[in-house]
Amino acid sequence: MSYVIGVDLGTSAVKVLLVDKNGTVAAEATRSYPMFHEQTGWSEQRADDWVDGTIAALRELTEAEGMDAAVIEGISFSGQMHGLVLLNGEGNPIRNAILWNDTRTTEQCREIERTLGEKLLSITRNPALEGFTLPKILWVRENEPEVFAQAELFLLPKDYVRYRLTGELHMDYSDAAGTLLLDVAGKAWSGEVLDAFELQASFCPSLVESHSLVGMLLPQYAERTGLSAATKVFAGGADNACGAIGSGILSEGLTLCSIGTSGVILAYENDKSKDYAGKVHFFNHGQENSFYAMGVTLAAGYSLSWFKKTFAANESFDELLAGVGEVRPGAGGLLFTPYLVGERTPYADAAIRASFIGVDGAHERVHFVRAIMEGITFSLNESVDLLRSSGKQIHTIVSIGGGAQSPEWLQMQADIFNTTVVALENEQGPGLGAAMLAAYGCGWFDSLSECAEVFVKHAESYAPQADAVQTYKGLFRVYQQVYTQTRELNQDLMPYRL
Ligand SMILES: Nc1ncnc2c1ncn2[C@@H]1O[C@H](COP(=O)(O)OP(=O)(O)O)[C@@H](O)[C@H]1O
Ligand SMILES: O=C(CO)[C@@H](O)[C@H](O)COP(=O)(O)O
Repeated sequence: MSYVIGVDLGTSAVKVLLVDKNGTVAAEATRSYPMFHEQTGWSEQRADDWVDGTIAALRELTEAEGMDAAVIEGISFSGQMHGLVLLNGEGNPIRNAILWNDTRTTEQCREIERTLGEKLLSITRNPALEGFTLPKILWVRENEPEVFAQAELFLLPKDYVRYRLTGELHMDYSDAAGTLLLDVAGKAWSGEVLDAFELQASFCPSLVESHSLVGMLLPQYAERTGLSAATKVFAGGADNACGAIGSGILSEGLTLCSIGTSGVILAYENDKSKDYAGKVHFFNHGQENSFYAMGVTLAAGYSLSWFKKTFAANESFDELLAGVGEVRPGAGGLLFTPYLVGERTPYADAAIRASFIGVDGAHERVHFVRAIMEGITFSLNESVDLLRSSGKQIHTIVSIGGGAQSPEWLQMQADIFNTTVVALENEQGPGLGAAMLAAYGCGWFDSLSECAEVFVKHAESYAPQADAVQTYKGLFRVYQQVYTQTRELNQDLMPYRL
C-alpha cells in the first residue's frame, strides 16, 4: 500500500497524518509548542519550534513498527495563516514569528487604509485587519528598524517549515491571500501594494498552486525525519483552505465550521468578483481557481483552553466538559462573549475584551463551561448570519477542529446555526486536506473532488432541535448587544491591562 502524509501546522500543535489510498488515517503523531505573549495583544512563536516539532512528529510515524518509508510517496502542508516569518540573506529567521492572533498593529492598519484607500478592497479583496501579514511587516519596519534592515524575504509559517525541509522558497495562493499583498482575483503579488509601501518584489517568495510539486527532502532532513529522500513535497495551503478540502467543501453551496484555536465559518465561492464589501474575508481556495468567504472568531477553542488552563489545569477536556449536556440551553442565564484577544468578525476591534454577563450565585463551574461553548458558537453564528444575508443558502454545515470532538458542542452548533451539522470520521480536516493535496499531486486522483469522494468520510449528523433553536434565537439577540454595551468600558480599561 502507498501512503501520503498531511502535516497540519496548527497554533497549539503540529499534527501529522499518515493516510493510505483509501483515505484511511493509518497513523498520526503530534507535538505542541509554546506561544509567547510578551505584552497584551502580542502573540509570537519560534519558527524553529515548528520545524523541530514537525521533524519529531514525522520521526514518530516513520519509526513505527513495520513502517517502510519507501511507501510514503508524498507529503504536503496545512498551516496557521498570516504569521510573519522574516528571513535574512542566509535564510534564517531574524526574530520570532508574529502570529495571526497578534493585534499590536492597529496603527499600521489605519496607515494601510490611508495609503491605499479604495484600492485595498478592490485589489486584496479584504480590509486591513491586525492579524494579516502586511500590517506586521510595517510594524517591524517602524518599531524594530535594525531588525528589519536584515530582512530579505518573508514567509508564512508552513512555508518556513517546508523551506527548511526542502531548501526551496515558495508560497501558495491560498496562504498568500491572507497577506494583504496579493491581487486575489488576479493571482499575483500586487505591484501597486508593494510600491505603495516601498517593498521590493524580491521580498515575496514565488507563488505556486497548493498541489504543486515544489521539491524533494534535503538529505539531512530525510535522515532526521526517517522519510525517503525521494518523497515528493507539495506546496500545501492555508489551514482554512486545507480544512475546506479535507471536509469536501469543493463546490458551491457547501459550508464549513472549524473550531480550533480560532473559529471559522467558511463558504465555498466560485465567483471571483463576488463582493462581500470586506465584511467577511475573501481568499483563494486550495483548489485551483476557486475562492471562499470566511468569518473568523479569534478566540474560539482558545477561550475554552484559557478557561481550562486557568481554572482546571489538571483536567482533560472531557473531564472539563462532563455535565455540560445536562445544563439546559442558555447556561442558566449566563452569557459569554469570546473576545479574549480582541475580535475580527463581525467587529474588527483589537481593543474589545471578553465578558461574562449574568453571573448568579446559583451558577456552578459547569454553567461557565457551557456559557463559553455557547458564546463561541454565538460568535460564529454572527458569521453564519452575514453569509446568509449576502445570499448564501446554508442548510448543512460540516464541522471540524478540536471543538468537533464534543457531541454536545456539535448539537449546540446545530441548534444555534439552525442547520444540520455533520461531523467527520476524523475531525482533523486541515491535516486530511494537506494529505489530499499530496494524493492529488502524486496523481492518485484526477481532481481534488474525486479524491474527496474517497477520503472525506461523514460520521454523525446533528439536526436542530426546535425548543433549543427558539431559546437560542432569543439569547442571540441579547448576545449581540453585549459588544456595543461593553465597547467603551473596554476602552476605559485599556490603561489597566497587563
Ligand atoms: N475533547 C474536546 N472537546 C471539546 N473541545 C476540545 C476538545 N479537545 C480540544 N478541544 C478544543 O479544540 C481546540 C484545539 O483545536 P485544534 O483544531 O487542535 O486547534 P489548532 O489547529 O488551532 O491547533 C482547543 O483549544 C480546545 O478548545
Ligand atoms: O487567522 C486565521 C484565519 O484568517 C486563523 O484561522 C489561523 O489560520 C489559525 O488557525 P487555527 O490554528 O485556529 O486553526
